[in-house]
Amino acid sequence: MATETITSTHASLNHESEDLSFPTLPPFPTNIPTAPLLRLSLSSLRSSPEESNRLFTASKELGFFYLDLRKDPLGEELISQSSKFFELAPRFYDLGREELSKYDYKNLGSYMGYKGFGSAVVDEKGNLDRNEFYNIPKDDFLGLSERPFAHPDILHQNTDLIKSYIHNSHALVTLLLSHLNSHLELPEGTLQSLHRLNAISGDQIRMIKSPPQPASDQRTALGKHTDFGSLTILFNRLGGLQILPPPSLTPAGKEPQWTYVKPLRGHCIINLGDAMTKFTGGVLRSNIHRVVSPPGEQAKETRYSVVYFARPEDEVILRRLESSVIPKGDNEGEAMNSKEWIKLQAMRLRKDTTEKSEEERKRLWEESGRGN
Ligand SMILES: O=C(O)CCC(=O)C(=O)O
Ligand SMILES: [Fe+2]
Repeated sequence: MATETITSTHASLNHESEDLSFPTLPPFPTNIPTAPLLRLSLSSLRSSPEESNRLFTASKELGFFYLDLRKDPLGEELISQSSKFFELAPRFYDLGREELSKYDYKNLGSYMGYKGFGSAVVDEKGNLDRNEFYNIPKDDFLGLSERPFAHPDILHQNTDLIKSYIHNSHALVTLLLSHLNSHLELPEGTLQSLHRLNAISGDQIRMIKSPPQPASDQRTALGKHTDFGSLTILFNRLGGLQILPPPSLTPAGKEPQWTYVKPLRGHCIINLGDAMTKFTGGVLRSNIHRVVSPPGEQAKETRYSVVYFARPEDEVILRRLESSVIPKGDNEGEAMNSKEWIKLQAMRLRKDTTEKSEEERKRLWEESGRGN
């Protein structure tokens, strides 16, 4: 609805009365606009057709929603296991950038493993990112990879947590896909059959670290992008994530504005990736987002995120599926398989930026296709 406003303040956020802040962290400011993601509940989703309808609406309109995981056995496990990753992350990054750079597999053409701090261009000025992250491949930890990558010992010491987190995240993804499958009127099990746990895919857990930035020099930590895969399960505790709402959710006559997504305790943020847009000829939305410095007092803290990216199986061709809800179209000419697509997109953002001049970095930004 063009006349509806996208932003709301904390006080009006879904008429929130519970305290969903994180007790050990400075609070998210109350006086800045936040994106009104629909707040769904996992336990309601299991039994309520209305909740399932809201899931479909959120997936079409914004491509982002909150999922309350509390009071659901799978949800509670995800909450407690994601907390364990928040405990693991600082210890993991204590290994140091030099040690972790041994696990950067960019030169082998892979986006798995470590991405160094300041190694990607985040804007048209050629500025570099302010985060480091580590991609933990599902297939290596489930024993599916023919040639697994080497990973730091600390990850192997946490194999049980990693495996269980993959299983649980994948179970949540499968549940969400089954709801979308029904609303899309696809033959039973279609989307789920493109995302089987034991099939080779680019699924990964990502732990991201962004240290505090100097007050006088705060820049984008993670450049604007859409996720490439199918569904993303995101846990963050400090603000910093922003979305650029679509024109359809922006007040008439106004330009869309980058808007913070406020983290909520007991909830994850789910967003849809490009594969879902491709499967549905644009019925489902993969929305652009980025990470900037956390707002207010939160800017003084180190920000971590724990993310599960679900991707279609490697061999799946990314083209629109057939159903009465999906418009017919002719995008098949450019269709490629999921493995090729994910690699192309991920590596686009991972070009080597060391020793590059400002001009070269600006060109890398243009080539990444994110300038418009
Ligand atoms: O850290 C966040 O809140 C978002 C991270 C993200 O968008 C990504 O890793 O793709
Ligand atoms: Fe993302």
